Amino acid sequence: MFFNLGFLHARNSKDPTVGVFGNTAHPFQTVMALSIWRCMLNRSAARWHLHRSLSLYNSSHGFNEEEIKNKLAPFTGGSVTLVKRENGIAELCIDNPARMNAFTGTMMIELMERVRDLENWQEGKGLIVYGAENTFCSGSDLNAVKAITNSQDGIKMCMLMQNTLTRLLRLPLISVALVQGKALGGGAELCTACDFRLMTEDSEIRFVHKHMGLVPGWGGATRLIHLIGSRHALKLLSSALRVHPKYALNIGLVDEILSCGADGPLAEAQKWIASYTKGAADVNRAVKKVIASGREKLIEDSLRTEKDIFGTVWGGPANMQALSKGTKHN
Ligand SMILES: CCC(=O)SCCNC(=O)CCNC(=O)[C@H](O)C(C)(C)COP(=O)(O)OP(=O)(O)OC[C@H]1O[C@@H](n2cnc3c(N)ncnc32)[C@H](O)[C@@H]1OP(=O)(O)O
Repeated sequence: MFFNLGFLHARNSKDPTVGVFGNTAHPFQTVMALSIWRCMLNRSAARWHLHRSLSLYNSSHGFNEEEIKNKLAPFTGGSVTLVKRENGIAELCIDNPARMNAFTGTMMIELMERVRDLENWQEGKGLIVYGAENTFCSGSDLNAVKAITNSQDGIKMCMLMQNTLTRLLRLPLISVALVQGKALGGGAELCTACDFRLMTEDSEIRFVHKHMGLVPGWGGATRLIHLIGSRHALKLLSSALRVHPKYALNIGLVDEILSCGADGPLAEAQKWIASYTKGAADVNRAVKKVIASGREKLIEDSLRTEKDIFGTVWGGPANMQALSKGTKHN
């Protein structure tokens, strides 16, 4: 019988019509098999859809990842390091202090690899992105920029960075950019690829692209409009304004100004993120997933994805524990 699937067969049976309930297929058994099969199909379709939607550009858009990686690889220096803590919070460090943490070619490739690593970190709940030696990031390495000035290569680099930063923002982790010192050009774009931004008192975010004869290309303009609206975004891009913490807070670009505690800004950021990442990893990840899908998709698509994600936590361990404890929220 077609619906009497292999996974329901009695272990020793060689007859495909023999199910776990007896020797021949019963209508109830068929309905059960069908419903389990449908459920499995729906779940794997949802997983496939979620995975496929991670990257923006692939070969169907004329994007060849290996080709642009080969172009970027000769521009070396600096690194992007990742530390995954036992509390489920990871720290991603943009580390090239000799060039104010500018992104060399190899750092762009490393960032992509670190983001892929984080996509597979099942215990993860949160992420802090920061720059080495008390400054955030001065954008792309101008040495690399000068060497790849033709627009085709520029567009390929832009596709790679958009893929990476889109995947960063879509991670099932609550992410926060800790902006100390300067976030300039691509550095300003990077900080918009996190869910939240924290600034220290002496820091600034500045979209300097116009002064470079450019516009953002790493997805920063699109994300900025979503964050602060097109009116404020236009002001920031057209004037290359230095955005200081108070102004950033006023226009909703940042979430908090960190007062520098004795333990330093990274420890402050850890404390800040801890209040949003309490509890089981799977529930935290589901919370982030519903928000990530909701902020990008049309409402009907988003509602369907929300339903799929809901299905992953409903009746799960954290849900059952809360029900059995009779949890109250007063
Ligand atoms: C996606 C599009 C983009 O991101 S385009 C790139 C946008 N970024 C820029 O144009 C930043 C240019 N740099 C600056 O404005 C200044 O260097 C800033 C970051 C304000 C720091 O100034 P200041 O504190 O006076 O230090 P400094 O100029 O002496 O810099 C220290 C060393 O770092 C270097 N540096 C800095 N930024 C970059 C960069 N983006 N690419 C390559 N190198 C960079 C400086 O050249 C300087 O190096 P050196 O000590 O002179 O060898």
